[in-house]
Amino acid sequence: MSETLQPTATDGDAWLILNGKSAQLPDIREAVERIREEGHPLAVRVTWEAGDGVRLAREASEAGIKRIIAGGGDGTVNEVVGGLMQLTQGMRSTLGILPLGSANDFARGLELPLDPFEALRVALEARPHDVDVGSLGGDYFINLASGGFGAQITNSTPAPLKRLLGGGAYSLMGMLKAWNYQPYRGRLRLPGGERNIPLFLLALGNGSQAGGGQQLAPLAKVDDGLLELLIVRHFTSLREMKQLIDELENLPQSGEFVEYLQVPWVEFEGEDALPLNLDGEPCFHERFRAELLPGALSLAAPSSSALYSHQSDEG
Ligand SMILES: Nc1ncnc2c1ncn2[C@@H]1O[C@H](COP(=O)(O)OP(=O)(O)OP(=O)(O)O)[C@@H](O)[C@H]1O
Ligand SMILES: [Mg+2]
Repeated sequence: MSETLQPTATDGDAWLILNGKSAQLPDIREAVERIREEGHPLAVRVTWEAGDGVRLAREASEAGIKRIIAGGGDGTVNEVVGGLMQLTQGMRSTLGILPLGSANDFARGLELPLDPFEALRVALEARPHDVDVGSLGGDYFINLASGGFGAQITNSTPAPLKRLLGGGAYSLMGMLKAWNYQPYRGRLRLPGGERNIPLFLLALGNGSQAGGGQQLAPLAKVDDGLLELLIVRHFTSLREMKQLIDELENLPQSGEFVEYLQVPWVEFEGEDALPLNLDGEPCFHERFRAELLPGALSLAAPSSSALYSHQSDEG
């Protein structure tokens, strides 16, 4: 474990917490230099391994740094969110994002600029907007949590889930048979109901997309105080699978295989550990409660962001 350099007076009001994978990219150096020349005293800290983003974000937030920019993919954003959430509400720095991942699903959902300089400018200058944060079994997610089929697939793996949603039903059915795929059994509790169904997959969206552009929660808004809940029931034949894919296109509130709801919380009690994926990072839980923490974080994104509700306090 390395000691962190504590924030100093010269660190200014903003930190860029940069995934070490991207630390030496020339266009990132250039973007940071340009933004400093424009008068933003931006300090940079680089992560070495998993967990560094959490610790650095907590330390910077505790030290009163006003904006913390997560420079990386969804996993880095997730770590920074995790660090900020360790502070009490009101003490948390504003989150900005410099998208440098392979998928950048949250950044893309927010319609953030992908050009590093423009992204830094937005992160430093955009008006902060209160957004919700999801919690699941003691961890946090700001974009999307999924469970069941495909949850252990990260963006660096070719995704059978992509084929499912892309309509490659025949090959997927073959794959599932070859893998001796078993549904996930358990009990799902949600406000006003319970589901005892064999699960194929489950998605909980604060943001709208995961897995490199899969719209699992297309109606999601990050500031509406609700989680989008997509429940997909297990299927056993090609005919059923085709029906399921049909339903995934339309996301019925209560289809034969697909249910699409908006809920403040959901609980799961499984017979076995359910593979999960929180903002692109895999984990397992046998039982969990997931809930939305309304307005828990302040986010710097363009006021026109597609994930904002654009209701009364248009900014
Ligand atoms: N210096 C480093 N070198 C390699 N990996 C690192 C380093 N620092 C942190 N990590 C790891 O990188 C992971 C996060 O990667 P990140 O999500 O930012 O990129 P990505 O997976 O390419 O992007 P996306 O999730 O958008 O596809 C963390 O789980 C962390 O363990
Ligand atoms: Mg990642």
